[in-house]
Amino acid sequence: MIAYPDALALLLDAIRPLESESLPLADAARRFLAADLHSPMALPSFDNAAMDGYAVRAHGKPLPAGVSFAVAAMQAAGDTADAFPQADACEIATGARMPEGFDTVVPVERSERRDGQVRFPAEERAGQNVRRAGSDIARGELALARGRRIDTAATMLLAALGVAHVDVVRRPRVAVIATGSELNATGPLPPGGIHDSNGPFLEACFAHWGTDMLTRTRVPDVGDAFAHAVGEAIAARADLIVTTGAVSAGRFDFVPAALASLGARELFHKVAIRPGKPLLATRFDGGPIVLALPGNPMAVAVGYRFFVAPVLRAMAGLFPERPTRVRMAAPLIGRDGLHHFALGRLEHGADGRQTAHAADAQASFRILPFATSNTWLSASDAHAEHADAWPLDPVDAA
Ligand SMILES: Nc1nc2c(c(=O)[nH]1)N[C@H]1C(S)=C(S)[C@@H](COP(=O)(O)OP(=O)(O)OC[C@H]3O[C@@H](n4cnc5c(N)ncnc54)[C@H](O)[C@@H]3O)O[C@H]1N2
Ligand code: MOO
Repeated sequence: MIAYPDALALLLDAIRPLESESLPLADAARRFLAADLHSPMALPSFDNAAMDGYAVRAHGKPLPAGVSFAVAAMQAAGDTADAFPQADACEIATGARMPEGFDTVVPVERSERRDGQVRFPAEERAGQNVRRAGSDIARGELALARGRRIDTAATMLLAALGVAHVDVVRRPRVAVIATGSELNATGPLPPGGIHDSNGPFLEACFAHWGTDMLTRTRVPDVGDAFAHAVGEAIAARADLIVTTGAVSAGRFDFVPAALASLGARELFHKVAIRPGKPLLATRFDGGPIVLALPGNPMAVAVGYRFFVAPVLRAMAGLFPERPTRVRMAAPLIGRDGLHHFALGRLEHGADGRQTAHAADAQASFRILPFATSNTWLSASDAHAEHADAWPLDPVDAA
């Protein structure tokens, strides 16, 4: 049986970053930048006032308390005048361009205005309250690095830089196929039936990550519905097909044989992990990667978090995720030779250090511990005093 790091390496070796496309900024939200973006302009692009008040020429020397000036000009935000050679003081608004030669702004609250004169009762520092051109970002400076998600902060920066279109990685095309004759949608269940939770879970995961969801289908364990669904996904040029169930050792576990008969080449089947051991990874030449996850809900959760998410990262051109090393409140118990994944909570101990508590009574069919945890934990040691912690959702990973 293949070890988890080796399985992951084989899988990632089969992935290339997806092509890029140029999108209007608003449509690029939540996408990944395809290339480093260097600033096309300086921000601010001109020296401007940081306060409403009076611009004066201090020439590098403090303004003594009690000094007064004639106010001979007014500069509002958006005004275009760049020099008032006759004026010693200029009324100025926040964001307004500093007229040439003016180097200091005294806020209106620290001034006394009488007719055409302004007086500053206290001493004022030379050069204060001026926002220099390029002091946020210089022209040509790296603004956002390749692989950066266009989050709201990135959108603010790009908008300020006047970037209209961005080169982003196209979204992966994904299909989900849940197998199982026992599966039903919401509503009353027939005897022996269960609600399909893996399909909606994966659909939500892919929506949250940001994929182009081609189809989500539910197929019984008999007949050719599975082969048909795989064929449709290939025809729709899926990059990734994720299936759940029918991948272990039972009579109805038809997925490995069905994929092989469709021409998929096996990368690995069965990984030394728990839960999720029967996982199968295959690929179609010139076509999609198929990750066939075992049907138990926590095998699907682990399969998404530790196999699918690394694939999504690689497709986006991101580096592999790095977990945080944490101390366990009590040793995480696993089985020798298996890499184990567990749910838990990260809490700050009395000493201020972060400590992980594994959730009670975890089992691969139990969903409640997933819904009450705030972290994934992993360890390859059967009696782990320390573990790797991973954000519950890969979207939250650095
Ligand atoms: N003799 C063996 N039996 C089992 C083995 C084994 O190695 N030898 N492995 C166990 C492990 S570990 C897992 S995990 C499961 C995986 O089995 P399959 O991938 O074949 O999955 P199914 O049998 O189809 O389903 C397992 C379980 O999950 C429920 N399920 C399936 N799909 C969904 C869905 N969409 N939503 C909610 N729940 C689902 C299904 O009803 C079963 O209870 O096999 C063990 N057995
Ligand atoms: O994937 Mo199975 O637990 O290991 O349920």
